[in-house]
Amino acid sequence: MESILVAKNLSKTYQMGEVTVSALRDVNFEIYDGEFVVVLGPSGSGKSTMLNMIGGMDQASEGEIYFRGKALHNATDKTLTQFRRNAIGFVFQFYNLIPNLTAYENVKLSVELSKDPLDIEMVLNEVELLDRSDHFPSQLSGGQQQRVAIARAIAKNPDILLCDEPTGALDFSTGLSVLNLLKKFNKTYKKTVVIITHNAGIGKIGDRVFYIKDGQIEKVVVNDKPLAPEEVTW
Ligand SMILES: Nc1ncnc2c1ncn2[C@@H]1O[C@H](COP(=O)(O)OP(=O)(O)OP(=O)(O)O)[C@@H](O)[C@H]1O
Repeated sequence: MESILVAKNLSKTYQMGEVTVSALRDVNFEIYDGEFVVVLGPSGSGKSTMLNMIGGMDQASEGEIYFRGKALHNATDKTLTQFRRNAIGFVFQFYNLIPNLTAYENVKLSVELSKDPLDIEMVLNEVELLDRSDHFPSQLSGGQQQRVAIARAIAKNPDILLCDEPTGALDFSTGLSVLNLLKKFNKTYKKTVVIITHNAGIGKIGDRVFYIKDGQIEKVVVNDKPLAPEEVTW
């Protein structure tokens, strides 16, 4: 399988006055094109820091990171902006929709600068919200807002969908439908999905699970038979 992202000896430290916090310590990993990766770890283990490095939102203190062979660790701001715009779709725990834009407009705004976006109505239909296109976020349930947020990320037609606790604010069955959508995107478009979570049950749906602890990858587990979201509980 072809690598889409490679990290070598990646470290991230934050200087807080006299104290140095090591959020990531000498981490090595590879993510393959089209796979579904779950990054599992407790609070404070470094998951978000890792996601920020993968998504080009923050730069490492040390080490190297490559997207399709192109270095991100020493890239200019302009290159990183292009990378985020075209290669990455983000899904956050609390949706981050723009409140005074409708569902349709939220998606439209995100694709405006994309190179090769998908049809907005088609994507809203895929997340089963076409009939809610003209509704504002405050008129939608949490699960529906998250589906708009997923539509917004998918419509950019990114290479990698990065999801930070995408089910964290949702009840179980709503969370399930969100995970099903992410799986569908992964399978239908053969796109890479990376989910970070502290929820061990979700690990079972991934092709691989990265267990992260104290800023390091403790182990990587390959699921020979990843489960469907309906088959797991959390
Ligand atoms: N901007 C920052 N400044 C200082 N320390 C930070 C910053 N961001 C993260 N850290 C520290 O880095 C470590 C890893 O944090 P990170 O947010 O990556 O963990 P996490 O696994 O995503 O946690 P959570 O599940 O609670 O979101 C923590 O000790 C955290 O306090």
